[in-house]
Amino acid sequence: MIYTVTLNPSIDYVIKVDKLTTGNINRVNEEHVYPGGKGINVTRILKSLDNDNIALGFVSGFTGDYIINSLQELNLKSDFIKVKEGFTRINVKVKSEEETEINGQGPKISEEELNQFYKVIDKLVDGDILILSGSIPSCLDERLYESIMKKVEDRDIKVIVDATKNLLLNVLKYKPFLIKPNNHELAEMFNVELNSTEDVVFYARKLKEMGAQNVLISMGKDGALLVTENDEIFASSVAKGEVVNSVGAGDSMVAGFIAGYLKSNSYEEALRLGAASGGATAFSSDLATREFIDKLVDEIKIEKIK
Ligand SMILES: Nc1ncnc2c1ncn2[C@@H]1O[C@H](COP(=O)(O)OP(=O)(O)OP(=O)(O)O)[C@@H](O)[C@H]1O
Ligand SMILES: O=P(O)(O)OC[C@@]1(O)O[C@H](CO)[C@@H](O)[C@@H]1O
Repeated sequence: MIYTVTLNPSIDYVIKVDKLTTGNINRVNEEHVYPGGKGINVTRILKSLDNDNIALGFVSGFTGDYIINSLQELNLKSDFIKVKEGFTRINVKVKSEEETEINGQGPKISEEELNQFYKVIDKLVDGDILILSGSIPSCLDERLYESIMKKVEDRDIKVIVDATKNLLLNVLKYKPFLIKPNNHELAEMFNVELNSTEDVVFYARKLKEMGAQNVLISMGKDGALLVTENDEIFASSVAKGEVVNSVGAGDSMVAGFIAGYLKSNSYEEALRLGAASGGATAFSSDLATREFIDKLVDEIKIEKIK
């Protein structure tokens, strides 16, 4: 079974404002509400691509109820721990001349609730896939993903991590199957500027040396680069289209990559489906549909650099 983990889900409130200004009332001319959080987005795209999976994590309060109900309505399987204190965050995504995001902190998680979550992780078995995505509530320790990986290290479980900074760096010693920072996150982790493909490859390889098996660097409209466990390097082109809402493009890429890999056992095909899924989401108001992803797949060119 595939499990996605969203320790800090969100309601994504996506609004369109002609011109965003601070210190004023801004009137919205379009608004949407979606169940969000990186792992939940991965769950939704995996399901669209026919990959059965279960979404895990924490929810709380009336916003948490919205998440659970939305997943049920979408026929998605989930096993969230309901926590007592605080509420599942509401993340505001403003589409104006630029995209501006305001992401909340998330609820308080008690020791007991964390242990309840670990009990769910204890049930995973050999052959399962575990996808750890996004930030964690601010009350939790940034070694949390590391602790989860340590828990499953004796089982034959492929772990994918889509996180940033220490949350990601701390897990590398447990050799995650795949990590997917974007180019900005990669630059931030090494405190460098990335000025060329060579720079991106150099630092992606560093993450591999530090333990990741495969490193996928997404670069928005500039495509993606994959350094594989065999040290092959693939560059992906992007599909053409008009960006509507790029929130979740990276999560769609992770889901497409895993679905493509499971289907073909080929990194090239995984990257192709990942890029098509990311693009299809960027060109949609909500996450991509299966039909749209299928339409874009043939547009994606994969070049082997090494
Ligand atoms: N404007 C675009 N045009 C075509 N493809 C795109 C575009 N934006 C994103 N994609 C595709 O989706 C992939 C992931 O996008 P991106 O790098 O923006 O992820 P991200 O920064 O993790 O996004 P998010 O955090 O919003 O989920 C890209 O590598 C690319 O293949
Ligand atoms: O604050 P985090 O956990 O890093 O990111 C959360 C988030 O921005 O990521 C998703 C898009 O990737 C959104 O659905 C959600 O609001």
